[in-house]
Amino acid sequence: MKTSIATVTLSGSLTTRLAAIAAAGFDGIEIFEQDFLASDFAPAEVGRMVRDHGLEITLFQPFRDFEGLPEPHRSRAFARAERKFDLMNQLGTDLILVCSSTHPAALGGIDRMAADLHDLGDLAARHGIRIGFEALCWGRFVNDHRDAWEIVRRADHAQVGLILDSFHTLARRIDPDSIRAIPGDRIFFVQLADAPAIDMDLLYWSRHFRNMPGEGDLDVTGFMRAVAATGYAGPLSLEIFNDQFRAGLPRMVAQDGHRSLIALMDQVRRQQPAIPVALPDFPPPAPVERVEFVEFATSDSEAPALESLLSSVGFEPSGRHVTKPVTLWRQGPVNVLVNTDPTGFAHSSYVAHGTTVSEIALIVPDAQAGFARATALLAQPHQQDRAAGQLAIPAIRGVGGSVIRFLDEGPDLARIWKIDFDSRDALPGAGLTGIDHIGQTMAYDEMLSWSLFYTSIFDAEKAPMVDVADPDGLVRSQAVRSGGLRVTLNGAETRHTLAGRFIEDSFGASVQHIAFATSDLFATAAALAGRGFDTLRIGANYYQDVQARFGLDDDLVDRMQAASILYDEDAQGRFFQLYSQPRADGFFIEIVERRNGYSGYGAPNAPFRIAALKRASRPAGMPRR
Ligand SMILES: O=C(O)c1ccc(O)c(O)c1
Ligand SMILES: [Mg+2]
Repeated sequence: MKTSIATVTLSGSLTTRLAAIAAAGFDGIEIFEQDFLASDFAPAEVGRMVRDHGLEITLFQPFRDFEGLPEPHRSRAFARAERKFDLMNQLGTDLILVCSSTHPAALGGIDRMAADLHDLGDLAARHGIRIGFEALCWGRFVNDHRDAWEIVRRADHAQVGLILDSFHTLARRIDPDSIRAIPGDRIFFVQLADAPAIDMDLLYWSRHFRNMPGEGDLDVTGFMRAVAATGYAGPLSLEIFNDQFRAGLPRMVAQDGHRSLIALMDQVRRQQPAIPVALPDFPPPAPVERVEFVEFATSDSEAPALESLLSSVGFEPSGRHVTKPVTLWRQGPVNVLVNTDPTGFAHSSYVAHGTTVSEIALIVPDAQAGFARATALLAQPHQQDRAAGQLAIPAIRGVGGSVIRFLDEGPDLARIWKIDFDSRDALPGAGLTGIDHIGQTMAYDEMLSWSLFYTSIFDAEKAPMVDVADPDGLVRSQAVRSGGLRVTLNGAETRHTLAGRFIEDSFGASVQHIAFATSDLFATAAALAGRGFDTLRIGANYYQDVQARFGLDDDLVDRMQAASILYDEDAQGRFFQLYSQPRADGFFIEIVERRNGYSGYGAPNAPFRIAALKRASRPAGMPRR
């Protein structure tokens, strides 16, 4: 698989972009003409810089408003093209993208346009250049790849071929299977982009909202299945116009891009095994079975506050790590580790973030396979020193530098609690039955990246993104679920929101809340009351509204209000949730009960819950300690 990315996708100087693209593992770049014009390098120098990075220039683009013009515009367009062919010779690239015309003087006419491309092919041949014709979905007369292909076919010139761009095809809801009728050797180049499903002007949507395959809602996989079926074997190139990426960290955006292409082509080969895909073999995505433990990194001085929170939720100290200062807290099947090691990874997490969730351990069907897939998808492996006889648990780095461990029910890894820990069986505590979801708070700019991380590594689905109103700004929330793992990614755009303040206080993205599951929240709430659990109080206004909205009976509403339990329902079932007061650093605990397959996260309650959390937390501007 030959991969490429357009310079427009990234931010920074040309040199910065090239370094980021090379570091991410791409084979080539599309040079967007504006990016070249804005640089101070001579064309030959740019060509040399690209090749010095081990890259090639796969495409020069765009050449606009060419086909179907009357004179004198037509001659001007040919003269302009010849100047660009000279430039391309100096850059060292032989393919130019001609995008369909939006020129006000353009006449259209399929044979006129085909004849223009044929003549351009003659001119290009003299310069050793090939022409690729692309239908912009807002083109005046050509806005559909099927029409662009018909023009290329009629141009009937060896130097003239078709360029496909998934955005233009999918944005117009053109059936991608129509690509299967095009000969693969007549497709000169393929550009890929996804986009969120938003109903808006096509040009504006394309220029600002494209994102990496898998990050949006378009069927880029269906598009690529069709392209692969034609036998096309040229570059797969990301052409992503996105305001966030253009202001983002080029290395991170480039790495996400490469990850998205690997994930995309892996999906294509699994869905269409008869058609070969040039990608090294690695294991298929698997669903997570459950979260086996979460580990907090803290210090001797901060551990007591954390442990009293755990104890108030029903956990009991149930064992110790055999060599490290790590305490195991248990209740029912739920395990939480508290690590006060003054050295090593946990300590660096603590130093970086304060008391924080430093590790999440997942049970997957096959830990080694999960790890192999994650690293094939460019996850960073995490290695740690361990004493002789202790288990080597494969691990990768996740959100905010935290660690995700892969465990399975195999003979070795299942014995973690016997070999690495001196542990006792759990007591029932307050009746918690598992970890329902983990809320990770991050800057809004990081959300697409981490949702791609989870959805590409695991067999996972994302829910539609929801906007949550914080009293001081907007927070977006994206839930991702893989089997028994649910994470909610909360992205803050301003530092005034509860999420934004948490990012500031914890120095970057990390877990802001853990939601435990119970099968009877009312019984759990009663058990917690006896343990000094500091419930987040919800006001009477909320209960009047919830009763009116759902027509709940008085007794249920009274019991909910007495325990500060929030309520939601969907087409399947009912949902009850309860929150703790926030810690000084903004971390909090949630406990939920899902009845009959309710699948959401109580999003309609989020504004009230956030307002209550904010009232309960320190005023803005006050120091943390
Ligand atoms: O937004 C544009 O004008 C534009 C230009 C070139 C492309 O390849 C494209 O897909 C869009
Ligand atoms: Mg394009």
